[in-house]
Amino acid sequence: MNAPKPASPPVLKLEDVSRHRAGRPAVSHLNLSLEAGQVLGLLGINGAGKSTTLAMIAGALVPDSGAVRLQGKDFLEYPELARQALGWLPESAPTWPELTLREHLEAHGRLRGLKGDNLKQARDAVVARLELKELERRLAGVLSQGQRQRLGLACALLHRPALLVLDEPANALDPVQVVALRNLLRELAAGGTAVILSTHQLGEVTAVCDRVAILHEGTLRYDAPLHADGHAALEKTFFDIAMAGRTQAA
Ligand SMILES: Nc1ncnc2c1ncn2[C@@H]1O[C@H](COP(=O)(O)OP(=O)(O)OP(=O)(O)O)[C@@H](O)[C@H]1O
Repeated sequence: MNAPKPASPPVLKLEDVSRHRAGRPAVSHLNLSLEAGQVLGLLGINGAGKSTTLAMIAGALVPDSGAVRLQGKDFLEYPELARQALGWLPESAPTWPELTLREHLEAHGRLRGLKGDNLKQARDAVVARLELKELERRLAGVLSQGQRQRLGLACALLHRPALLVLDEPANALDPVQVVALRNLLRELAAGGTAVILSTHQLGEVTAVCDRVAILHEGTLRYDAPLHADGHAALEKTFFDIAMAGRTQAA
């Protein structure tokens, strides 16, 4: 008799993760997991701990305690896995002004272990999918803010990561690009990519996410599938959490 196949671990698992910043708790005892093909919207008011959480997921900040597991492995112990499995677009996409868009993609590809024809194919595929051909030979220093954001997204996607971590990805994008981003994220999710997306736009969450998590004062206050009644229900939940404990102005 064949033994049952063990279930594969979630793409991402945060286990009791905490982190202080400037001596104060920024994220406390956070537990969260994400399966392949899920798109999770991470919400919270300013200072709630969203960027700190994403930076820990991306390995840019080390938790004070707890573990971040990628595909079941603590990636502090497996940095190579993190390089392969994770794509990260931070709040402002880091770029080198004196390199072209194409050079950025090549540098990112090499950092992720791509080379030769594999690198060229990955570069050309992401340029085509994100419609960046016209910008390919431009210096990053002369790109508009929205164009730089698309460059950052292309760098995060280049190596086809299992987990895509996006911090306010629609920032500076025009309405056409916002819709293109939504379509792209749904397409990636349908292909099995897990996406975690921090945003202040509730409409972005209802448009692309299938689950929503709300952080408040560094703790997870809500984690559930998106309601069928969408925007209004989400707005109420968000405001109930954001306003709890606040005294009304006289
Ligand atoms: N570089 C830093 N140094 C010190 N404290 C920081 C730093 N970055 C963030 N913090 C603090 O950590 C806490 C969480 O901040 P974080 O940036 O994670 O929140 P956020 O939810 O992403 O906020 P926003 O929506 O404004 O981007 C806040 O109290 C913030 O002041």
